[in-house]
Amino acid sequence: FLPHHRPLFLQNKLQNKALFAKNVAFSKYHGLGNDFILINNLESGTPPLTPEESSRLCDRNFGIGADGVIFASKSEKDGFDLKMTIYNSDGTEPEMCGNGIRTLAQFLVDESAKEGDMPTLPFTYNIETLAGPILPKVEASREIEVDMGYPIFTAAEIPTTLDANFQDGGVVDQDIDVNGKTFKCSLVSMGNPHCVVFTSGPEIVSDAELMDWGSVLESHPAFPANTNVEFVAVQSDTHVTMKVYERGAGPTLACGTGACALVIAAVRSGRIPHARDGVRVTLPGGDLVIQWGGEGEKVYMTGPAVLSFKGSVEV
Ligand SMILES: N[C@@H](CCC[C@H](N)C(=O)O)C(=O)O
Repeated sequence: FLPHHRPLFLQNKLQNKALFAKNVAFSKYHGLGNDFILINNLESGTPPLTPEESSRLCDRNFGIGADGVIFASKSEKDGFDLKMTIYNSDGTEPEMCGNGIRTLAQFLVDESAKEGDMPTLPFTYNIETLAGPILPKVEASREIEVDMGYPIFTAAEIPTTLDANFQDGGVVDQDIDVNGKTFKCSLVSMGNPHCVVFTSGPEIVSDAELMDWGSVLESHPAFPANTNVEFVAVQSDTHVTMKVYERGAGPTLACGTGACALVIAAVRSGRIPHARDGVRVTLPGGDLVIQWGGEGEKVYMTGPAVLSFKGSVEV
């Protein structure tokens, strides 16, 4: 017998493959092209896939392809509807994901509708995350407004080893030198860390610069937990453009927590007067609106979440 004439179970054994693979149902959603594999795990508090298995599913050549995998899991804590667990495409676990939580909310509405139990819209979920409670509200228009909680500024909590240079212990326009180039970095945590770099004019960085500079800053020693990196050009008092290099995922088409962080950084550094009426953020995949009333206030993010396709996969 040639190997391909052998019974399948023998071939699997010879290739050292598991004979009893897990079959997992999934739905693929995106928020402005920031795409996620969503898995219904509401019966359990523990994700059914390991970070390594999740990372393999995210591979765009050998898997489904995505920027991350999100599990809708059971929360063990009082007051929450559910818990979100997310793995980046490299298998690392971030504290939060803005586009991801919008796709999760839309997924929950769609799963309920499938069971004939569609919630009356607008409907708000109270979701446990590693960044605390996050509340996405699905509107009848299908836009989703998310209460993203309070931004964090203190250097120790970002976390960063850069010296604080702002009155509240934060870091605003602080220099980081990389290969002879100086970046002025403003740091904001939305539960996950963001390093915001403003360009001097309305032009945004090229894709090659995003790759070169983003990857170096992401894992710069100033950031012990690594960081997401946003390059931002201010267009007007109410409109900014950005490109993002995400921690654990590289360049993506959008980043919701990043959009919140950069609007806050733009206000704190005096580049825009305020964001209390909302600021439009143009990301490579489309627009988000970010609203922040100023120090001591919560941040709100509004944008879409769209189903791409559904299926099941053997892991
Ligand atoms: N794309 C996300 C952020 C996902 C997590 C991030 N890569 C991290 O490691 O912090 C968003 O929309 O916020």
